[in-house]
Amino acid sequence: MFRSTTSKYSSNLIQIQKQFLSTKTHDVVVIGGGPGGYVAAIKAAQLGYNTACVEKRGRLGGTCLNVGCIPSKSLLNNSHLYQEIKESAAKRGIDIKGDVSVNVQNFQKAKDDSVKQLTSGIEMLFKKNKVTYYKGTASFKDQNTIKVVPIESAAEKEELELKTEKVIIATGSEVTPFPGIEIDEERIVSSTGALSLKEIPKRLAIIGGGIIGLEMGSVYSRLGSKVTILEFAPAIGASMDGEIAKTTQKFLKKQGFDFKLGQKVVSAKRNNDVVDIEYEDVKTGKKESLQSDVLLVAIGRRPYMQGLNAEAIGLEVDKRGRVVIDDQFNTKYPNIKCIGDVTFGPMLAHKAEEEGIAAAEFFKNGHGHVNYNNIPSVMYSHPEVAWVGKTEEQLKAENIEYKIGKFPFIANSRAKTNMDSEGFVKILIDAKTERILGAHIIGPNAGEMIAEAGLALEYGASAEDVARVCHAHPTLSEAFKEANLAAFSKPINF
Ligand SMILES: Cc1cc2nc3c(=O)[nH]c(=O)nc-3n(C[C@H](O)[C@H](O)[C@H](O)COP(=O)(O)OP(=O)(O)OC[C@H]3O[C@@H](n4cnc5c(N)ncnc54)[C@H](O)[C@@H]3O)c2cc1C
Ligand SMILES: NC(=O)c1ccc[n+]([C@@H]2O[C@H](COP(=O)([O-])OP(=O)(O)OC[C@H]3O[C@@H](n4cnc5c(N)ncnc54)[C@H](O)[C@@H]3O)[C@@H](O)[C@H]2O)c1
Repeated sequence: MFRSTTSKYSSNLIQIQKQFLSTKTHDVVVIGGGPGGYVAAIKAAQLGYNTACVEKRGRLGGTCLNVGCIPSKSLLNNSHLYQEIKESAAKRGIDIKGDVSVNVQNFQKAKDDSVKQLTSGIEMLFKKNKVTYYKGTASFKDQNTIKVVPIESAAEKEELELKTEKVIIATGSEVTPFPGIEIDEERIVSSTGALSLKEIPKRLAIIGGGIIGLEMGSVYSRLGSKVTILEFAPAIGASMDGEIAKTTQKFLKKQGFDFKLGQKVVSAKRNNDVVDIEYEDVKTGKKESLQSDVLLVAIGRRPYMQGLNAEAIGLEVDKRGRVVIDDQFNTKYPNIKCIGDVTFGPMLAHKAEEEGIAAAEFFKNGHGHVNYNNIPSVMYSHPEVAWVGKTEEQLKAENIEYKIGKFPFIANSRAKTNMDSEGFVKILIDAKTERILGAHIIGPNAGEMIAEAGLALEYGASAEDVARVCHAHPTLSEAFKEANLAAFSKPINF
């Protein structure tokens, strides 16, 4: 009797000890280590919170650093360089002796090296800012308790329980599946598979003429693939200004893209080393088919919450699966905020980052700031496409009277000198106040130049305010100044 009581007692003690050992306490726990989550965690720690971040991928940086922004930009930059060397070296007076060719293995290695450096850089930032990093899958037990199941490479081998005052959910997004089309990441790929193809396909078909379709299409078109875009809508470029989207299409067509717009894909099946695709015209119903060596499915992304056990606390989601939040990122619980791709707004890394900072600041100070009218978009094709603020279509829909200022890069001295002068800057201003409402750039380095438009928009600048700022010569940004000049007066150089 005595013995059995002791053993019951000691086993309870072990249980309690185990429970005690596996429980950690934090002020803030961030779930997800992508651009939203890792930035939120660093900011929360900088604001004095004892902060932890739980990430199940094994590497920090989320979609963006691992299978998104960063690897795609490496492939875009290096494929652009390859094309430049091949096609424009001679006209620049550079003679290449012998063949110029792509070494696919090293091309991929260059991408992997950049990703590795940047993702491990975040681990160092966590150490520097004293953010505790748990490698594992986080799930809700209750409003203040997060269970962490460690992944294989985690330091902790046992399940953990995190007791926390505050939580920031930043679990991101995943590829939207196309019903009936099975992704094998070999012949039928998502963006993730497209980033790691082992050989250059002769033919690459892409469902979706949005940002991923056009960026990945650019990579492989430059490397020699025949790219065909199958797009449901009558135009490409998702949310681009209509005129800019048309110009983008014109430039990409010149680079060899084939566009099949207003087409609905009915089926796609792998047949050994080819993919058979059937599609029909949205208006006429006319059926056609095509064969491709690789098919990329890029019809958007959707919020990701698998394994989070959000049901346990009854988190609300809308019809599109986005976590419902208020204007301070609060879910129905004021101690649980949610940011990034898993909630409302554009699915962009810099939007997630801004929200990460604002969410931490709301917790600490009761205020934070994200201006959703001023989130830039960049498509890293060549020429690049970048925009911020309103499109012409939006201004028309909102009955806002506007004036347009345009300036072509062909009249910009730096673009001419660089032998890279396709495209233009387009500024949209309020017809009466001349305040800048939108900026749309298709041209070299558009993605860098759009930052100036963002600053102008944030501070409520008029076109004249920008035009009166001295811009260095010769720079591409002079085209931005001239477009502003054109919006309220006349340009000088065109
Ligand atoms: C091919 C491609 C190219 C892109 N290029 C750009 C670009 O150039 N510029 C740009 O602004 N945006 C780009 N994006 C979009 C960008 O990647 C996303 O908007 C951004 O990553 C969103 O950040 P996030 O922190 O909300 O989510 P994510 O980056 O998706 O991070 C969420 C993280 O949470 C982790 N997680 C999820 N659930 C759990 C859980 N229960 N426990 C622990 N961890 C969990 C996931 O493993 C993931 O690492 C691109 C996307 C793709 C696919
Ligand atoms: N440079 C960048 O900032 C960058 C780069 C890549 C991805 N992203 C982000 O990742 C997200 C996903 O990108 P994406 O290109 O997959 O989505 P997207 O929303 O940009 O484009 C999807 C395209 O697919 C089309 N489409 C949808 N269903 C279709 C169907 N059944 N058949 C044919 N076409 C169909 C849509 O009309 C749209 O043009 C976007 O939100 C984007 O912002 C950003």
